[in-house]
Amino acid sequence: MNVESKIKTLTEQLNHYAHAYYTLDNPIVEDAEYDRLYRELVALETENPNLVRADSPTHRTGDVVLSGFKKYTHDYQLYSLQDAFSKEELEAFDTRVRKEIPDPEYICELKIDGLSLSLVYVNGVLETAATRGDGSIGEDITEQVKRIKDVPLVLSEPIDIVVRGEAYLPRRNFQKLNLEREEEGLPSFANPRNAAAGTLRQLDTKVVAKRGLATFLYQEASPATNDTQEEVLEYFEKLGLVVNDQRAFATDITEIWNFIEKVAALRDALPYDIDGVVIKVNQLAQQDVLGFTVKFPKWAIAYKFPAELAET
Ligand SMILES: NC(=O)c1cnc(N)c2cc(Br)sc12
Repeated sequence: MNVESKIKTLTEQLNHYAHAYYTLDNPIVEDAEYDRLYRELVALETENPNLVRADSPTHRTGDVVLSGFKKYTHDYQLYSLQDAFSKEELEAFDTRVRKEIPDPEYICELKIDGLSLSLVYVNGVLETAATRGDGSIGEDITEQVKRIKDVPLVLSEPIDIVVRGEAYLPRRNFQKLNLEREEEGLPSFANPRNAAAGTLRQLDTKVVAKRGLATFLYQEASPATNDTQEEVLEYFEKLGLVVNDQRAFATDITEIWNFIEKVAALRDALPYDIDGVVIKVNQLAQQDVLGFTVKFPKWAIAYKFPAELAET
């Protein structure tokens, strides 16, 4: 096997193992075996820098210390969601929707308490990752996001797509981080969201790699290639993006409220923080019919849980 084929095989093998470990949470090799193959790849890439592939896992390490954050103008506006704090507000939302969509089907998803991020893939390769900013202009955090191990550097298909999601710090990594900071005499982070935000603002990317951020992707920002939000989420998983597995369908407020109560009961047992449930009209064509107000999409609403007691 020539060097180029060897590098291709090693890269694919390591990415397959990393996808199983970080995205599917289902390790299929021992760490020692992964490390042995990784060292073999680093050696071959060092001898043949011109053969390093865009999807090489070695892009996720290496100590890049940036001097600051470049601004990034989003091609697609990142909107916010209107909030609801009661069942009555959800009923008002449903009434407004029914004025234009007589019998809507809703999809309900968890509202992840992290940091919004936009991922721009060109020909299937991660080109830019950026924060939401004011919705139009964010900050380029590409090098930082490359250190989030469940973010694919290359999708399973060579497509151009802009996806939106949330970067978050799993609770176990949050507790581990605060223990380390306590031992170093540093102030602890108040909650996983602040820790995630602080981590993505690190200019030393080695720090990002160490902290163990993760993602959930939930929105196709570029023109839709699917008919429903459910199909978007299934498509994202096929591409190699991480999608949250908790979701439900509803045709009325009673079913929506049942899901909200189910999520409220399992919230504390989740390995990540959530601050509510997002309810969306599932048919993308119906989302287009409803459109946007000046600030929010008219086809979605975020039910917010009462604030949890401060993280202990
Ligand atoms: N599932 C979703 O759509 C979702 C989850 N978590 C979030 N923090 C947000 C924010 C917007 Br805006 S949508 C959304």
